Amino acid sequence: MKIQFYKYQGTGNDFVMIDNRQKILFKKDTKLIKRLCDRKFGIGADGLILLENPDVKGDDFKMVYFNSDGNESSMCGNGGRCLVAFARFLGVIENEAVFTAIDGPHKATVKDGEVSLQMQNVNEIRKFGNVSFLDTGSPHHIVFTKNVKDLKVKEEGAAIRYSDVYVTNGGTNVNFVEAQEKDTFLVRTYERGVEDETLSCGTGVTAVAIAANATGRTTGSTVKLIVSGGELSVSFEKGGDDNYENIWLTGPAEQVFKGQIEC
Ligand SMILES: N[C@@H](CCC[C@H](N)C(=O)O)C(=O)O
Repeated sequence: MKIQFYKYQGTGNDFVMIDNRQKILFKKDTKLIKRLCDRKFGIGADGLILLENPDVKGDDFKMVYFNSDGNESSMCGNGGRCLVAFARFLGVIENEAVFTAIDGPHKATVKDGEVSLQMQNVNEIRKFGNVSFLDTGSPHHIVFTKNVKDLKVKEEGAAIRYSDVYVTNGGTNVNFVEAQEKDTFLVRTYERGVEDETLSCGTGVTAVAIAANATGRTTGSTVKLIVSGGELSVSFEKGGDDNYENIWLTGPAEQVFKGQIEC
């Protein structure tokens, strides 16, 4: 059987997209999804996303996300932004979307090639000196440090992700962060489920922006994040202590190619 696929990228975080409204792909086929994401034996991507018919009345579509290891995982911010661009390409939406992902409902808007995605509210941030931990739809361990450009992110990220604190708790993504000019941070991320550094992570930079604000490293409510694959911005409203709402992740999302693959 041949499957029609589309390849998208958002600041270098890349995804295979499949229009699964006709249920052409069986969700639990971990081996197949892993092969489709393989950069040598398949299409190559950090993850695979299915656009499905909505379960929720009023939604435009449903998002189902898998990491490149073939397993369904928690929310993917860049993937969500790319899926909105894909939904627009398919004619499912125009410039606004409402959809549900594993972490709940999301709104999104498209303007001038940029997709803005509303993320879930954050109500808890754990802070320990230069380290923070929070969940923005996916779990993120954040280390504020220096010389981020020279770090061995794969090795250092894996050491934290597989440490006793996380290994029995489902793991975590790990972000290494360095303050730049005002309200701007350089971020490199090790992603769980890819088990490597990716060029960008949307839930990761969202977590970084909020942690930077919550720990007094920025006072801005719009934060610029420089990642290896480009730039993203995160805006939010601060409620009470460690409560952040109306969180929006914004950046580019584009289709890079399409094709058919034998499955
Ligand atoms: N690249 C993503 C994060 C995807 C999920 C992550 N790998 C996990 O399993 O927690 C993003 O843009 O948010």
